[in-house]
Amino acid sequence: MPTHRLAVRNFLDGPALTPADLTMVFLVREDGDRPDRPMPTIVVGEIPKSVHELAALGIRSVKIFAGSRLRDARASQSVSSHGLMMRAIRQVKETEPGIAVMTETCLCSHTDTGECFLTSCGAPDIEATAEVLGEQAVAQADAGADIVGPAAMIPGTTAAVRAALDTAGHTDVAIMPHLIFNSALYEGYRTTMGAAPASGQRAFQIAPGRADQAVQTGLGFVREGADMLLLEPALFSVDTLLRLRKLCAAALMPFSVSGEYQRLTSDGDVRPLAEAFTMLKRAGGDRIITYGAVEIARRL
Ligand SMILES: NCc1[nH]cc(CCC(=O)O)c1CC(=O)O
Ligand SMILES: [Zn+2]
Repeated sequence: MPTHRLAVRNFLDGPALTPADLTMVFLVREDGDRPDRPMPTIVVGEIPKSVHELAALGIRSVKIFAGSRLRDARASQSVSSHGLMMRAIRQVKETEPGIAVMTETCLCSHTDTGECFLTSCGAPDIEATAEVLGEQAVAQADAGADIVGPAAMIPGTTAAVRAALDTAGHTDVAIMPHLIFNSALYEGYRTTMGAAPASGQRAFQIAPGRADQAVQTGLGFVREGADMLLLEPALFSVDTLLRLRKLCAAALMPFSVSGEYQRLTSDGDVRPLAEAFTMLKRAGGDRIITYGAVEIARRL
């Protein structure tokens, strides 16, 4: 069948990437904190302008990461209604209530260790961690979050977050846990957010060679009550995406992480990133979460 004529190629091309496929990432920093970091950051006061722009471009969601200046062993700031995350959520929602606000629900930007969990006697305290994550999710939902994102990779934490949200009356807030492979691509993020683990590793993340464990962990999150799954790094988890697509009905959201953004845009050209996301859409990714959402949407 001759399909190389330009009109036929254009006719058959697609489905193309659209701004609605993309979720913009905000790494929020406090006013007065230094802006010179590996990854772009934003202060709360800049959120309205940015949200107006992305909404005008057709982007319909943002994923927010925000830490605390004050770090302690209890991650106490992570549950404060005055915390940076809560202020950022409220600012997005006040600007554009129709934008879906996703959060990261984790402790690594709030603990003095940079670990995603609380520690007791030198070991992860799973029970205490699950409780704080539940409280954090409720605080985020109280501030207006639509989709919370448990990211510690600890079994049971998605169920704990669901239970805490329901008890607080937030039965309509969705949960999108992070399904995370161990990766060297998180350095830019960790340096930017001050969230490098003191232990030097994230023991609950999946080793890259463990294909079945990745799929089973994702299915376990769904059984715990996940409505959607975030997969990271996006380009290094496509096999897992394809397998989960056949095994569960949850929406699957590749997260293109800091190292992917840095490397694929190092020459200032966002087209390679857009190509990668076209592939992720082709592969069945429901939406794509990316630091490049606004830059790509401007070009589409
Ligand atoms: N707390 C988990 C988490 N939340 C965001 C990232 C990385 C995101 C990125 O690199 O853009 C990670 C991974 C990690 O720190 O191990
Ligand atoms: Zn974490």
